[in-house]
Amino acid sequence: MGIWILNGTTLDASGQEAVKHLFIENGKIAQRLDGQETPETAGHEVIEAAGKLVSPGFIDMHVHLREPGFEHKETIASGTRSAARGGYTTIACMPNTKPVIDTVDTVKFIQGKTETEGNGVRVLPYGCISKNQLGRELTDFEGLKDAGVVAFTDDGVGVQSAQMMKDAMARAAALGMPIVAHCEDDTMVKGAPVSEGTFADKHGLKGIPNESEAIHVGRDILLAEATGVHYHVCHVSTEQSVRLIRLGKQIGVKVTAEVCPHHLLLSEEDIPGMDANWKMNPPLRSKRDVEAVIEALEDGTIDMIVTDHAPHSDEEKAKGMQLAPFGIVGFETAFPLLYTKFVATGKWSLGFLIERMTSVPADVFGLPWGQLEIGSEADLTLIDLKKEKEVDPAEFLSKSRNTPFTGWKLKGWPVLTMVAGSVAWTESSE
Ligand SMILES: NC(=O)N[C@@H](CC(=O)O)C(=O)O
Ligand SMILES: [Zn+2]
Ligand SMILES: [Zn+2]
Repeated sequence: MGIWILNGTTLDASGQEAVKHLFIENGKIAQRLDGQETPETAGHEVIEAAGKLVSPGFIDMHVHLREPGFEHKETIASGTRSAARGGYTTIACMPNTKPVIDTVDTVKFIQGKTETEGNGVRVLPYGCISKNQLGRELTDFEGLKDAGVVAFTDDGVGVQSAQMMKDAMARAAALGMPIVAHCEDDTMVKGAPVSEGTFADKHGLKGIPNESEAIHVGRDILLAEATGVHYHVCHVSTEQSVRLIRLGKQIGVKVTAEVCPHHLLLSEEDIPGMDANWKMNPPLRSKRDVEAVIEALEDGTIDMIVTDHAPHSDEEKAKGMQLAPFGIVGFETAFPLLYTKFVATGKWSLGFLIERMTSVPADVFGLPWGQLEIGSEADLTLIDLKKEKEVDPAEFLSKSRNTPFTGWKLKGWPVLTMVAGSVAWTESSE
């Protein structure tokens, strides 16, 4: 038995919308018929998708699932459910767990849990660059690669030593693996909870300067040039980083980059008060930085959109702006936020947004997903672009509710998520 998805709206390579019927067999897209044709559905399951967008499943290359070690914030089970509800079919999980993902055994643990509790969502573990993420000694890159990590990163902290980063890049380049970098110079941050700027000034807080990020970006582009590695910059938030990445691309360095919805939508001036749901790393920056990252995404300097889904418990966030941990959840609001604020307003085409959440991350990391061609894995998301709803953290499937977007009225909510032809989540099953 196969599955027919009938009358859904799909986008072609040039972003044109067309009504199609998709037939899924053995987990793959087996046929695509034009909307005028009448498929033979007898004996098959039918999903009616009239009025819905059928998008390739979203791919999120930057997420925190918190297991092992921080199961009160999130688990592989809750995180993948939350991801599926957001329309994500493939997610790459960061290694800042407890223990960190710096051994083959921990990689195997993530893979095993995903198999049994991952709700069908594809979870790609990252391996650490340094043992325990301490920046002192490199991990076993060969072993971690063989175990199946997607790339190397110490996300959560910056690699402070330039020489260690260069050594890491040389090893990764030899293995054909990317280095993915959280860019932050610790000597410039010193306990500041928010960006330098009007909010920090008003509340008498220390500010995180833009250069603390951009100095690593610049350093690492030079090191990537020297080593030939594929260097990917995490959560770009500043105008200065954008300028350096643009230059890196111009001179032929293999540098790619990601941006998060919150850095595209919010500036430090929007922070309403001492509410730690507005505290994340990198912090919300100035309006000028927001404009720069938007422009960089539009001109291709920044390649893709990721959530940096970073769940923390209510208790942890209640510690206040200075003491609460950095991070906000992202899966369940990413697409409606971006669709409502950039596509429904006419600034971006729908195809532009979808590509940055599907085919672009797949191309950049050499993954076989992110499109709906005949023969591709049936990883897809049905989205009701007209459905309007307020963001209500109480209904998140994530274990955590730390979002600054509470109460935002948004359009474009996923209604069904399928991975390899199996339904991972549907609105109707909630
Ligand atoms: N982004 C965040 O604010 N927090 C992340 C760490 C990280 O992505 O650097 C976390 O693990 O909580
Ligand atoms: Zn980070
Ligand atoms: Zn992160």
